[in-house]
Amino acid sequence: MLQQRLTKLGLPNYSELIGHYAVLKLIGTGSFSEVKLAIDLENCREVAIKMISLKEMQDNECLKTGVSREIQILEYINHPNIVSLLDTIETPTHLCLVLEYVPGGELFDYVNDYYEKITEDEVKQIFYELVNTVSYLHESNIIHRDLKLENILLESSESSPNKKRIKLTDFGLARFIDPKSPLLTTRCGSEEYAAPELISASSYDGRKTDIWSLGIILYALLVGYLPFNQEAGQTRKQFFIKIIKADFKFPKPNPVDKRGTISEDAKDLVKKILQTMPERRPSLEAIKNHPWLSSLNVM
Ligand SMILES: Nc1ncnc2c1ncn2[C@@H]1O[C@H](COP(=O)(O)OP(=O)(O)OP(=O)(O)O)[C@@H](O)[C@H]1O
Repeated sequence: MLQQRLTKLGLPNYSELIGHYAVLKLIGTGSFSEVKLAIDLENCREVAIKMISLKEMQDNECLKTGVSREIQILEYINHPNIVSLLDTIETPTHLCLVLEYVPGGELFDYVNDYYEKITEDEVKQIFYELVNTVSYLHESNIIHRDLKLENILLESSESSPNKKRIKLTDFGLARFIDPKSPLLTTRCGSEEYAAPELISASSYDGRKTDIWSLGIILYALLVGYLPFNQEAGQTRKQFFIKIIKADFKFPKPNPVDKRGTISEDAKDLVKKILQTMPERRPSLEAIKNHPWLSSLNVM
């Protein structure tokens, strides 16, 4: 009966069945998970199933806490620019998060592959959606703590449409905060996106560190690479000092650069966000009202 249904759907080659989801192939592997493309047999919709080993969760308390927070947060939120959690299933070996499938890949790969073709208007569109999404999270008293190009998926896979919708994912480090006492002490996230206070202070406000990460993302979208990266020959300490001092530069305009020069307004916004002192960083509202971003024609 099931086999007949699958054949009718043109899916005879599924590799396994998880509940009513027929798994087609592996999409990618994370530190603690495998993500597989599957078809929901109830409505023929594609889904992404993030599978986390139960054994691994048993041995790793942090992972267990992270996964349960991720589920709790994804069940609580509902936003068009955030990947939806559709279902959770436990198999004898894995906890499976059934997620909305986002086919366009990671913003990280998009920037690497198409940097020269991405216009500043497109950067503005992507960044505007991202700032709105993070505003929604912060208003819901949630901080993401792992905002980076790899965790922003794109809905469409064509190489140059100007209306690319983002989907924020990977809430494994996200958490609810109490806005009356927002300071946290657990350091997490990728070093390249880490705010100075995550390196040098004993506590931090996750809303301000999320805003710093937005500044890193904006720089990378404009320039094509990250402002802080541990370069060959640079020690970890030197790398951290650069972050602590917010010591970054924009590349000099190059006439052969196909992408063209970066506008002064865009540079100004990056400089305003990437400030060493967290309290000097603009609020999300102020970022939206900055001349560079507020000049966007919202589509
Ligand atoms: N909903 C989704 N739709 C399409 N692809 C997805 C989806 N969720 C994750 N992926 C892809 O699956 C791969 C693994 O994702 P996952 O979130 O498990 O790990 P990661 O973010 O790459 O690594 P880490 O767990 O170390 O942060 C990535 O390439 C990611 O782009």
